[in-house]
Amino acid sequence: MPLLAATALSYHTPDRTLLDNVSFALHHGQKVALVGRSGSGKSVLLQALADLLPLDSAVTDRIMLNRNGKLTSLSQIPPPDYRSAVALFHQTPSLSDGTVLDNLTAPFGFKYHQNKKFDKDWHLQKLATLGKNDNFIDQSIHELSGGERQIVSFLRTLQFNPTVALFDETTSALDDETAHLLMRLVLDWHDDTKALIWVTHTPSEQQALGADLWRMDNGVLAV
Ligand SMILES: Nc1ncnc2c1ncn2[C@@H]1O[C@H](COP(=O)(O)OP(=O)(O)OP(=O)(O)O)[C@@H](O)[C@H]1O
Repeated sequence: MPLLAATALSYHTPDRTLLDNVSFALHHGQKVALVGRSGSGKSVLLQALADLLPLDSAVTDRIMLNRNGKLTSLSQIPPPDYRSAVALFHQTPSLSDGTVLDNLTAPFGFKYHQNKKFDKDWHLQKLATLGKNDNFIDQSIHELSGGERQIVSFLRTLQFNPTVALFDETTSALDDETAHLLMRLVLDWHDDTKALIWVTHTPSEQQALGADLWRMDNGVLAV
């Protein structure tokens, strides 16, 4: 049974078809590199899977998440539960004013996470593997490079251990070394119970991730 699946998923704007009959099954442990020309609909697909498009229930019934061994349609899952299971990472993360620590702890202010405990040691250990010392956590967000901002964004979401992670060209503006460090962080999170889709224009990223290749062409997905 897949972890995340779509069956004949279509999405139209008044003048265009952006997703055309998209079907796939993403399995536990699977890693996918999603490629395709600019404008082919890769981001739209990820937004749909992350429940960020204004989809009606006829459409959200076509996206299914495996919840405790039962395939359940998106329309039947409370949005906070779905969004904590399926996380979307953007190319340009949106972070708030304040320090790295402020941003990492901010989600604990939401009702959904308020009973969870922030684990500073987990973050410091991850940061150490990325070559960042303990002072990094007290730095102002405004002092960070694009790659460092992406590190904060990854840690902020991965600390809640999503089941499916969707990466929308998250490393395209970064140098190779930073991109590979971020990939290491992702591979560290990933295991046989998780799955990921990684949108990229860089063939070497597919190899580095050991990912299957899916291709998007004009709203049509070939898996
Ligand atoms: N949320 C949205 N609502 C409506 N149309 C959108 C939305 N997001 C993107 N589009 C449009 O859908 C088409 C496909 O865009 P999309 O961003 O998915 O392409 P892409 O394959 O991710 O391209 P790139 O590789 O350049 O990022 C474009 O014409 C874009 O303008």
